Amino acid sequence: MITGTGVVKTFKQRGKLLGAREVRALRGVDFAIPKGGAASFIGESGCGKTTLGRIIAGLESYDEGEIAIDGVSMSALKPKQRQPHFRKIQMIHQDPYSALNPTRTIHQTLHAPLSLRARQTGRPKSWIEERAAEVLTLVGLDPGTVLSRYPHQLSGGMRQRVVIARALTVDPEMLVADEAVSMIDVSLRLGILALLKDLRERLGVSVLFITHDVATARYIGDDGELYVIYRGQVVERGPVDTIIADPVHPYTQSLLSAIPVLHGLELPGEQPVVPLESLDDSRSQDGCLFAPRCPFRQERCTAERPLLQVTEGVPQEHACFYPERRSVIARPMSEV
Ligand SMILES: Nc1ncnc2c1ncn2[C@@H]1O[C@H](COP(=O)(O)OP(=O)(O)OP(=O)(O)O)[C@@H](O)[C@H]1O
Repeated sequence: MITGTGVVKTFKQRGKLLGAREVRALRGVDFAIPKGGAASFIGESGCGKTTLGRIIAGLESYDEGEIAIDGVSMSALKPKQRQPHFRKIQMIHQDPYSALNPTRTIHQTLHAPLSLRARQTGRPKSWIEERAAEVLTLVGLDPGTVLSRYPHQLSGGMRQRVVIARALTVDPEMLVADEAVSMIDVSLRLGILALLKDLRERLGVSVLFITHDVATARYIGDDGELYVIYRGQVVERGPVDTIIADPVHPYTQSLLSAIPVLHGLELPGEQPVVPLESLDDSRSQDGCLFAPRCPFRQERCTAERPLLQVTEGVPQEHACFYPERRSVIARPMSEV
């Protein structure tokens, strides 16, 4: 189980025109991803999804809050002591082209982490070859064909499978798939998603999807949890199918209205929606972060920040003072 409590991350950015400024990438995020479970972080570009994924995988530091892996608090450990814990979480990046060393064969790529593991666990050299063939088979590749090849001799989909095979060499507990299919040919995407789903079922590895596409989030299965992130804050959280069928937060509603199966879902507000680019995240803002773009905003929304909460009659957690507004666009699941 991987949990996060009140995770805060601020980046200092330096621009030629604007000088130094702070970007609040995460503003106190809580999450819990159970062993063998599935979760998706969804939100538009710049909302903080990748930063959160990198923090979970131990690739980025955080300023405040707590990350715990199987009940062990990471803040209490020195960086070197954290390594074996974070090794349980492997990240699959969106670009399988740059993730693999072009001068190494697939055999060499898999050999390095496997020989380290063999040394750590006192396994014989023969185990390295056996395990290399095993992880390739697990990801649907034929070891006899692939081991001697270089990355450029493989398709994008095959390269991503090799990246996943390399992640499996350390027997991870969780795979963090950051837009893992966005740079792959459309015809091969479903195969990679099916593979991640299959690994979850067969190996019990949990999968965290980072995506801006709710259809991808839904693919992980109806037991998956969806985290809708807006400007560094989780604004809605709950079972993926519940949220898709009945989104509460106006931001989730606008995100879902962009997916093809939900087209025609107009937000019935009268107030103009401000584009995200015009909002300045370096300045503090009172009230709901979505208020400047929200067609339903009321006076209270600009004065007070709603936190993630459960209210009567609403099955998912939401950070909106007026969840009843959702009834305007709620749809039965059969229509989704
Ligand atoms: N290393 C960094 N240095 C400075 N700012 C950063 C850094 N990494 C991320 N940011 C900023 O933090 C914010 C969140 O970025 P992040 O990449 O986590 O968003 P995202 O939702 O994953 O976006 P995308 O879908 O485009 O990858 C953005 O404003 C981004 O510019």
